[in-house]
Amino acid sequence: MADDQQDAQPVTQREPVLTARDVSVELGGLPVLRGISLAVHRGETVALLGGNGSGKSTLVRALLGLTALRRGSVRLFGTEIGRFRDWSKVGYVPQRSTIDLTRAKVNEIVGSGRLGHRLPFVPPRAKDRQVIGEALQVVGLADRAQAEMQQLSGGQQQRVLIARALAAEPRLLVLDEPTAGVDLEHQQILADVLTELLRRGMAILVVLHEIGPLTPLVDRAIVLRDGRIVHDGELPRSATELHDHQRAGHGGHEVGEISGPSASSGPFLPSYGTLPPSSGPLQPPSASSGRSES
Ligand SMILES: Nc1ncnc2c1ncn2[C@@H]1O[C@H](COP(=O)(O)OP(=O)(O)OP(=O)(O)O)[C@@H](O)[C@H]1O
Repeated sequence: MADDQQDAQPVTQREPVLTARDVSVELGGLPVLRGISLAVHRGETVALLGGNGSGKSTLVRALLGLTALRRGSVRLFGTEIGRFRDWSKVGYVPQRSTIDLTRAKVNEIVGSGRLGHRLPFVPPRAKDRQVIGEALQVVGLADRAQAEMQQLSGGQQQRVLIARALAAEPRLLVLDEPTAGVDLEHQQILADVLTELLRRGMAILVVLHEIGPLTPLVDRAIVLRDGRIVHDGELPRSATELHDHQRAGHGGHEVGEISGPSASSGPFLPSYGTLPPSSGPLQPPSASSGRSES
């Protein structure tokens, strides 16, 4: 993945890349999101947690302009979402079950992540091909570029979608359950890739069921219940604590307030100030290329 201008800047400017104020959504005439306010900042990872049906995927879709708002507003990179055009800054990895790309080839899918950088009807330039190749290497699928999606395992398909998002070189990456169906080894690889991208200043919003290897990346957790934020603060330390948040509805700060990056991330969450200096392009994980899982 090639550096761009933003990569040269230290991750000190914590400007919001995504803000939502009082967002409500109805689906099928029923309220699904109720008065959601949140912010995600540059260089920050926010985990979105909550039980089945609490509204996580709907919130992600609303934040990306894929679902109409009943009330409230969303801003991306300071621009109200209705006027936002710079979609190459945004990468989105949907829940795997929501897409059907069975006949598409791996390199075509990853290549579609470059569309925001390319001119229409012009073949991919060397830079595009390089970025696509690097993205596939990073997720350990360089040797499967010509395969059709239906020839891959569920976890491999998920990694193709992650590669597509990486190829777009976004500044905000939104992932909806990226670890579902991905084995522990490849969850760890994903964690390593995301760590490098965070160090370069990317912001990440990630829906998770289980935190697992992504735990050290998470600065802040937002917990949903019945379409409301019931916690916005430190990552719950256990399933029990998460359950308590969901039951009691207490927050890391007053719920509904626009949140900032947490000053302290708790004992097991390292500060980004401690990450090593840049080592250039993302390195593919050496031991794991091309392995299949799930
Ligand atoms: N198109 C739709 N029409 C009506 N209701 C919907 C629609 N899509 C989702 N819902 C409802 O909205 C609620 C929130 O769904 P959503 O998929 O956002 O939850 P989630 O937290 O992502 O769940 P999961 O963890 O199971 O993926 C659920 O009650 C769901 O049934």
